[in-house]
Order: sequence, then structure tokens, then C-alpha cells
Amino acid sequence: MDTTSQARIVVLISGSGSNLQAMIDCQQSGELGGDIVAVISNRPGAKGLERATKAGIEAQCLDHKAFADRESFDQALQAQIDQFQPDLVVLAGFMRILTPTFTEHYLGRMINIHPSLLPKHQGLNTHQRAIDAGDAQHGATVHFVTAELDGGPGIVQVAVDIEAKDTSETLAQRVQYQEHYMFPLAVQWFCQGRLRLHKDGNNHVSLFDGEPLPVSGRLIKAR
Ligand SMILES: Nc1nc2c(c(=O)[nH]1)N[C@@H](CN(C=O)c1ccc(C(=O)N[C@@H](CCC(=O)O)C(=O)O)cc1)CN2
Ligand SMILES: NCC(=O)N[C@@H]1O[C@H](COP(=O)([O-])[O-])[C@@H](O)[C@H]1O
Repeated sequence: MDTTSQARIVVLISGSGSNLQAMIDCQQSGELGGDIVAVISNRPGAKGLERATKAGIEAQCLDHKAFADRESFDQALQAQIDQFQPDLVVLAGFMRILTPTFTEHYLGRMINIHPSLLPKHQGLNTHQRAIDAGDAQHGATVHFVTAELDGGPGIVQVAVDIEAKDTSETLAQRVQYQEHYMFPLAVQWFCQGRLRLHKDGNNHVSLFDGEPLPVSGRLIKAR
């Protein structure tokens, strides 16, 4: 990304693409600071592909089921992504575990949104797990992607209170409302060049050229 052009962003999805839509809306309002140049889904028929097409963005599918193993899928996916020469790869509800070769290739320029207050509830089915655990709060985390599933350096978090009558569906709805505010913010920070991964042992991220901080130090206020 040179100083004159906008950051080139490739977004990976697997489903509805509501987070993708939040980023598209932010870009169309001129606030994203980057240009979503392509959307790639591992699942055919993902609604997010329709959202991209409607916004005039290149929308492609690479069906992981068409590959013999994870490595060959990731190899093909990397080649497809690199055709667009991205400055940033965004995982927006992308539901495949990526191999170490792939995550190393994009280290420091690939981010993910995970629906929990990491390091709590890595993996899947996080909303029900938070309810079952009796957590007072739940939320979402944006983090750099590394080989360690949902273990990459945290960038920013947003929290919501878990209410007594909450089901996983009602909780997911409130968390997603906050995701749609927080994820574009994190992308903006990256595009502004104000987000840096310290590729050293401390697994920390520096923001706004400040001191590296663990993600617990960067909880934004829910809207
Ligand atoms: N190496 C990494 N890969 C991925 C990361 C990561 O941090 N490191 N983040 C995930 C996103 N994610 C949670 O935020 C996540 C996605 C998928 C899975 C998972 O178990 N996937 C299964 C298939 C599930 C399905 O198809 O419904 C699988 O890949 O076998 C866990 C966590 C993206 N990848
Ligand atoms: N482990 C990854 C994961 O579960 N990600 C979650 O998938 C949803 C995708 O929704 P969307 O397709 O409407 O953006 C989002 O809520 C995101 O936090």
C-alpha cells in the first residue's frame, strides 16, 4: 500500500455476510479508508456473495469440498487471494481452520472477528457456551490471525451483558449489532496504518503508535 492509494482488502466469508455488509456500507460512506477488491466464499450460495455483487465487488467461490485436503484448499485459496494483491485479508464469518503455511503467509495483515471475549470460548458455539458457563458478559474480539485457532494477538473487543432470559439467538443478535460497529473500526485503523503487530514473543499489538497492549486493554464502549 503506497501513501497515495487506498489499502486493498480481500474479504473471506462462509455465510450471510452481515459483517461484510457493515464494511461495504462503511466503504460506501467513504469512512473505511480501504477498498474491498474481492469477496471469496468457501461455500457456494453464501448470501454474502450476493451482497458483494450488489455492491459491484468481485465475488468468487472456492468450494473447500472440491479439494482432497485442507492443505490443497489453502494453497488454491492463497493463489486466488494473491491475484488481488491485498494489503489486508479480512475473515468475516469465514468458517474454515487455516493451515500454518497459509496464516504465516498473511501474518500481520490478516484479521478475524470471533464472537467471544477471547481468550474465553475459542472455537464454535460461543454464545450458548457463555450462557451455560454463567458468564455475566459476552461479546466479540477482532484479532490478528495466527496458526493458533482464535489465539492470535487481540486488537479490540466489545462486551454486552448477558441477560437472564437470553437464548443463544438473542445473545448472538446483540453481539452481532456490536460487531457491525467494531469490525469496520478495526479495518479503518489498519488502513490508516495505525495498527501494528509486534512479531515478537509478547504477542502484543500496538495501536496508534502507542505501547503494545494485551487486548484486555482495548475494550471499546458498546454503541
Ligand atoms: N489457523 C486459524 N484459522 C482460522 C482462525 C484462526 O484464528 N487461526 N480463525 C477462524 C475463525 N473461527 C473463529 O473465529 C473459526 C472458524 C471455523 C472453525 C471450525 O471449527 N471450522 C471447521 C468447519 C466448521 C464448519 O464448516 O461449520 C473446520 O475447519 O473443520 C473454528 C473457528 C478462521 N480460521
Ligand atoms: N468462528 C468464526 C465465527 O463464528 N464468526 C462469527 O460468524 C458470524 C458471521 O456472520 P456474518 O456472516 O453475518 O458476518 C459473526 O457473528 C462472526 O462473529
